[in-house]
Amino acid sequence: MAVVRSKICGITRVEDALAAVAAGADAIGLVFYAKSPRAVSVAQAQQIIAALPPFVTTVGLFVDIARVELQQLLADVPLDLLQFHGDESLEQCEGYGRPYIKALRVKPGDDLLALMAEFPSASGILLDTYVEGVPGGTGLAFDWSLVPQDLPKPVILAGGLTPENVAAAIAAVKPYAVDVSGGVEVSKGIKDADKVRAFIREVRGG
Ligand SMILES: O=C(O)c1ccccc1N[C@@H]1O[C@H](COP(=O)(O)O)[C@@H](O)[C@H]1O
Repeated sequence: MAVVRSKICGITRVEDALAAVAAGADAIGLVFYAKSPRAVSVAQAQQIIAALPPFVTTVGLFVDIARVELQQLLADVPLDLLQFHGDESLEQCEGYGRPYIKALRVKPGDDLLALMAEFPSASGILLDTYVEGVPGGTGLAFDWSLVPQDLPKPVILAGGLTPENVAAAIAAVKPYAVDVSGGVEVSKGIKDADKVRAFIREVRGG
């Protein structure tokens, strides 16, 4: 059985980052989107990243952020990977010379192969649920049968994942990694260490 990696997104506290890593998370996500209840400041992000042990990928999540703002942020915060979760173009995603993943919000009728092909330089494609007017972090799952098998890039499956449904999601999509935020929280931005452990246990086969 292939190893499936886990990213715990929307971390706002050092203790939640450390609990996620202790549970076996491969990556943590920091949300730099002011409208999100999980948004972190530069100082918060610096503090969280400074507390991490080696070999944990730090992912910054952005939604149509202004170029100057992201350039400044990258100078201040040591992020390993950029996650573009808005309507960014290929040129915008490539414009920082950093590895990135592009989020696509899935809805019935989408040609995911064609949409993925628009981002040939992405390290991976994150699939989240389409909800009109909301860029992500909705806590809602999409119909996993909409994802074609054998996609040409690593797929990071997101959207409404929980300890209860993640095993079924992995069986259906066979993603490279899974990404969760609301499904392992006690409240928005505050992670539940028991749920994080249960989630990663399920990702690893129970
Ligand atoms: O978490 C947020 O607040 C957020 C805001 C704007 C765009 C994306 C956001 N989060 C990402 O959405 C997916 C799905 O979240 P959930 O598990 O359904 O709560 C999550 O993996 C984050 O990467």
